[in-house]
Amino acid sequence: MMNYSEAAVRARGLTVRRADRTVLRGLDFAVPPGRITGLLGPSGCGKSTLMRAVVGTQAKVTGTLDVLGRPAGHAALRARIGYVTQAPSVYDDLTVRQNLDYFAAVLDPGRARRPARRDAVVRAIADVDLTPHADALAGRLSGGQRSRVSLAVALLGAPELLVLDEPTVGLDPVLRRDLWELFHRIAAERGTTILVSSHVMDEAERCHRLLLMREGELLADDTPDALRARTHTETVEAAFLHLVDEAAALQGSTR
Ligand SMILES: Nc1ncnc2c1ncn2[C@@H]1O[C@H](COP(=O)(O)OP(=O)(O)OP(=O)(O)O)[C@@H](O)[C@H]1O
Repeated sequence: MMNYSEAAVRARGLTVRRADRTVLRGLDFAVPPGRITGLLGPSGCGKSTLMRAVVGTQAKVTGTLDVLGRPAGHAALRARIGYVTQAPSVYDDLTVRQNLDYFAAVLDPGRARRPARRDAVVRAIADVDLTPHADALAGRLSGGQRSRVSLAVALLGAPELLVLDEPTVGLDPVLRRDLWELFHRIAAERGTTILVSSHVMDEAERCHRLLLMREGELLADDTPDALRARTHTETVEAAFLHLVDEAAALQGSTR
């Protein structure tokens, strides 16, 4: 088990209520630094809610949730976390560069910061391989390219933790593969911690570590290899189904 002080994110008894329902139920997990942790589970299991709790935008959070050594939501964490929601937050009537210029000015305002902002924008556009499209209107880009603009915005402040909510949804296999390669590059070259959600189980194989969720509960917090070995299965998808059956059997026997 990981040392508490080493974890980029550490949850103990994390519980979230939305409206009148408990949507996360007493989760305990740790996200290791500089690695890619996949948050996987079916639609509606609570992945977005967990991510919102980590970035500090979710109400009615109880239990302990520490992020980069501070309680989630702490003001000092804002500049240290990049968050990409499911809906790309991109202005269609601005070019890629103008979008990035705008967000850079919000993040790092002031005339004196202009040269630093310009460098940060050029770097973020290059990071996501959009340099040839820097002057294209965002509204004219493909779905995959628009997702990469959102990712570039999140990379602007060189965050230590990147939280990506289903970044590959709706993308074709080639674009999905390219994005995953980019995530690995960011983690390996910069030591950035990445927490990325997906409901596509084959993406689990691309993660260093996995949090498998179902109906607001955590089924597993492990590496893909350990999960497969423990459940005697060939794929993470089969391991997930095995754990679902196991949990159902346990519930049946305690009734
Ligand atoms: N604004 C809200 N008010 C009340 N309940 C909500 C609200 N938003 C989501 N929920 C409920 O919380 C639960 C978890 O939703 P969440 O969006 O976190 O799941 P998810 O795993 O991210 O799903 P998806 O993969 O479809 O995005 C769901 O049962 C959902 O119906």
